[in-house]
Amino acid sequence: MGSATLPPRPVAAAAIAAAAATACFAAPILLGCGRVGAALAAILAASLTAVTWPRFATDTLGLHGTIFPVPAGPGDWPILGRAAQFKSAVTSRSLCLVYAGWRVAAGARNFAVWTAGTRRIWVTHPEDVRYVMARVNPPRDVKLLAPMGLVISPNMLLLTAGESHTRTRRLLQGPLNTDAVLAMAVRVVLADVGGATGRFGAALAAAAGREAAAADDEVGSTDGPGGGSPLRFEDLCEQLTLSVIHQVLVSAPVPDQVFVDKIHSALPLTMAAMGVPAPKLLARRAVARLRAVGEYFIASYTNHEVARRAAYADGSWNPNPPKDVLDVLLADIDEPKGAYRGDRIRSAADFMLFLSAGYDTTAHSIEWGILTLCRHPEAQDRVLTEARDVLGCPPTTAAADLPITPTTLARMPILHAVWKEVIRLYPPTAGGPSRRPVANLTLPSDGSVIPAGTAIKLSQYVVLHDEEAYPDPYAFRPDRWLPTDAAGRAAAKAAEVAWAPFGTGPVSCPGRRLSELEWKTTVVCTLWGYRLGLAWGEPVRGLDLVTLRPTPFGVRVTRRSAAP
Ligand code: HEM
Repeated sequence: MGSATLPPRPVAAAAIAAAAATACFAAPILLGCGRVGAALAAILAASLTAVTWPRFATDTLGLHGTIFPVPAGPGDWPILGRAAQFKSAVTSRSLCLVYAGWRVAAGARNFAVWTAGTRRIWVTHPEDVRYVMARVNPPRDVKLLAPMGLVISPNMLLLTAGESHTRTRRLLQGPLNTDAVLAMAVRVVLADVGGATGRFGAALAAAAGREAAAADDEVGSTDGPGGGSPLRFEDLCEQLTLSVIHQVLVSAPVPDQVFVDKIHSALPLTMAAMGVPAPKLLARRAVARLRAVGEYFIASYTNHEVARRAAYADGSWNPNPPKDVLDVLLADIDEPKGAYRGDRIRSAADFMLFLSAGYDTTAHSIEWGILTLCRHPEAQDRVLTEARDVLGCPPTTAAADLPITPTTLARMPILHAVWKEVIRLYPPTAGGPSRRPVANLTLPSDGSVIPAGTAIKLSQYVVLHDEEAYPDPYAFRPDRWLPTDAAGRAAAKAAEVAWAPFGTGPVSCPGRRLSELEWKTTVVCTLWGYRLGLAWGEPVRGLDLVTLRPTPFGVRVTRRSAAP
């Protein structure tokens, strides 16, 4: 995509359209009023309209859903076809697939799309995506992200640009990634998934019990073709990841169901407040409800702060070294020259941001992992064999007692390859980060220029299915990450360059390690005791709104025999 291929500015489009309109009316006069003249005039008008109308409609009238270059779509109408395409993508919640289709139709790796009156450049060339993400500027697209801040403060530090972001990032990235915090996160998952008393572990055991009972029962169960009563993972995964991030933040379990419900409501409300596709009128109500959620979280944060300070005072808690993110925030608030400069509202805002960014994405990545393993029993066997080798425990060991730590997990390359491949196939932030350059931006792949101020989308989904970087891109092939020869190593290198589902550079995801460890611990603990299989068959589709999640699926859970 060169700068010359971008749609013209509105003034130019209006001029073209005006010229086209004049030509349409003038042609019959110039060509005479005979039948041949009329036919020629019609052809001229039609071709001019075909050329100019899509640009005029989008640039000047701001009609939505027309994209340039115009790909084939349902219906040949330049506007209605695109609008229909966009509407069906929104209602089927599969926007990422449509963007992938548009990319193919556009015949370019980078292309422009008009949505909701905004021209957005979709950058999906792996080299360009990495280049844009790695720069301090362009900053994030504030217009798109502002509603997130409405929850508590319009100025969530980690979502802003500039010096305040850098300071906050320096402050918070560390505590999220200390050995102590990561080891604690692994222990929380072990207790929940591996332990019989954990919610996740109890659900697995109960589902396996139902499966066994159904197998013994000649009549069998009517709940699913495989018998038993299939297990649904979405709530289990969300509760698990929410409890991990809550522990990491304040060393306490999630207080109650009200808290869980509130956090669940925050993301859909944010979407509604963004006004995509809800009109502004509806968004106002969403904003009010979002603020109410924010007040609830400020109160929750304040309660934790009061309790922690009381624990400091009576000596029951020593903040040195800091044991969670709250310790770091409080130390900073007490230090007049700290990163927050004593602003409690802002620290509550980041508390809320960590909560919302830190559970949903990881929960869906675990769900996609379970689904993929159900589809590929051979991958279950490989992961389990590797885990048994590395952990060196007899198969009779209870999952909760396994010596799973960040160090032992790091010695499992097959598990790592499966994790990477699942995240590649189903990137939780499928739409990808957005940016708005402060100056003209030259893309490295072909030297094309994106003008300052243009909204840019860096589509994770599209780039992670790029055919050049990932041959056979829709297939689950963990071995692409486990090269055995020189050709494989070269391919793995290209795959690695394109793999940035957590972003890269100064605003990349600080929770990547945490999320990876949660995923791996959950998978090893689950496979240690159970075999997994799909109960209701396919298709399971992706739902793409804010995060990419699978449509509901049921899993048959069968207890493994203790024999190796
Ligand atoms: C599979 C799980 C996850 C994925 C795919 C993911 C992905 C991302 C992406 C793509 C970004 C934006 C990067 C950019 O704008 O260039 C981001 C930012 C962020 N993520 Fe994650 N994330 C995940 C889990 C987590 C977890 C567990 C936490 C909490 C500890 C977290 C906290 C954050 C925060 C605070 C930011 C903003 C960073 C900043 O502004 O400097 N994420 N994440």
